[in-house]
Amino acid sequence: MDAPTTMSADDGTSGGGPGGGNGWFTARAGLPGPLAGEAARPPGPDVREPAAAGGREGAASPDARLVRRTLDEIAPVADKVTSYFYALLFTRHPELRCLFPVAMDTQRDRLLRALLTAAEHLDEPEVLTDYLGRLGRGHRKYGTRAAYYPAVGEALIGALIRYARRTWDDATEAAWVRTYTTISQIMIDAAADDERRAPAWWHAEVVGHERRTPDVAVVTVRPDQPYPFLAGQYTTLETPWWPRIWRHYSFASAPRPDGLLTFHVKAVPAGWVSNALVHRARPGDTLRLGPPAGSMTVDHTTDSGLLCLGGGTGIAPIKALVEDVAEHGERRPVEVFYGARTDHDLYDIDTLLRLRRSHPWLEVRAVVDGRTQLPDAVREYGPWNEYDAYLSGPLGMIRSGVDALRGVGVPSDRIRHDSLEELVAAAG
Ligand SMILES: NC(=O)C1=CN([C@@H]2O[C@H](COP(=O)(O)OP(=O)(O)OC[C@H]3O[C@@H](n4cnc5c(N)ncnc54)[C@H](O)[C@@H]3O)[C@@H](O)[C@H]2O)C=CC1
Repeated sequence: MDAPTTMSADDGTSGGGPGGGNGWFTARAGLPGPLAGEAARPPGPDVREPAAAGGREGAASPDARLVRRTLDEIAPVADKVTSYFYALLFTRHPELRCLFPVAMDTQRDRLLRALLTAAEHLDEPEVLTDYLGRLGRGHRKYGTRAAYYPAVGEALIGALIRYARRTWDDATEAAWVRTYTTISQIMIDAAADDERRAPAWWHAEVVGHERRTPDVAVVTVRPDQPYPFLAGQYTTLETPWWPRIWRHYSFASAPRPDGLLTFHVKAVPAGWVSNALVHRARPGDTLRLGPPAGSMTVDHTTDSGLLCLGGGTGIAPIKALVEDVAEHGERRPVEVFYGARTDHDLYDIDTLLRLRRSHPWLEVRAVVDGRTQLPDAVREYGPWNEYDAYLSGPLGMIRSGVDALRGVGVPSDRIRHDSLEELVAAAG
């Protein structure tokens, strides 16, 4: 849903379905219900920026138009639709309640976002398959089963019928049934396929916990079985203290021979998981990890330079990318801009400077908030037209960073970052 930039969207959402209790989806349907408390951050499927609204509507299929009409009607009451959807789901199927976190706060808007995603891409099978496939695989860790999808679909349709009264008719209902059936089947198939290859989750023991600032910890874990991933990706993580609440964290290192994984965690106000990881987790504790996701990875088929902007703990995947380039023995230029609010917040600068000493192709520049902010700094250097750009950090930094990069001539298809949608929900 966002630009041609790279995004991920493993959000556990989904939306969808028809329902109505007519047995439509009995065979397959089901929007994946956001069966879990995952705050989004980084990203899942690479979602592309939607085309301009006018153009999209013009070329839309009849189903896509009907689905979009419903979405437009419910948009102003999204909160009510979401509440009603869960009320229906849990009333009719109390056995599904245990799949969700006790507190549903972070879960609440995920369904609507998934609906929008599905609607936006209904006519783009490739994007839809990629996005929903990722959702389907990502839902395995919640204990989602194919048999749950009809219940989710029925609740969804029930909620739509109630809140899209003005535009709801037989044709609309039929369009939603088809849409939901498609969506759920893609997710079910992707999950079944993934089951043959990978566990639904990994247990991981904390083996290192280092406080770098009062709020930031570097946490190292040992998964109970091999955990394949690529530098630049992220995972979801659940602590024993907040069951079924999952948060996204990027891998802070490229894959290591000893199989250990490292994360940079900043405790944010009211962030249950982040506070537990920074202030409570100790070596010996066991966490759970979901599958790796995200496509902010290095293309090793080219020798373009890498322009990397890392803000705060967003430096974690940037460091992994630098290690990845180093391990591939490439001598392509890598320019890292590391932004922080104060000198003290540059908690990983020593590591980056150490890497710079070993690798002549690497340049590292610290940008502490003051006269300029991180995105402005790239304008003072360059030219960047031969570089692939990678951004990681707070949402505002990504947004202004993308603007700054486009402004200095970096094409959109060479700018990569995790999904903005996920970043919005990342905290916690
Ligand atoms: N821990 C991880 O693995 C990862 C974390 N992230 C995200 O990175 C963020 C890190 O948060 P903090 O460390 O608190 O960062 P922060 O809020 O201290 O910001 C870091 C730097 O980013 C720049 N920045 C911030 N807001 C900006 C804006 N509106 N416009 C331009 N520049 C801006 C500034 O230079 C600032 O000093 C979180 O949102 C987190 O979700 C992203 C990827 C990986």
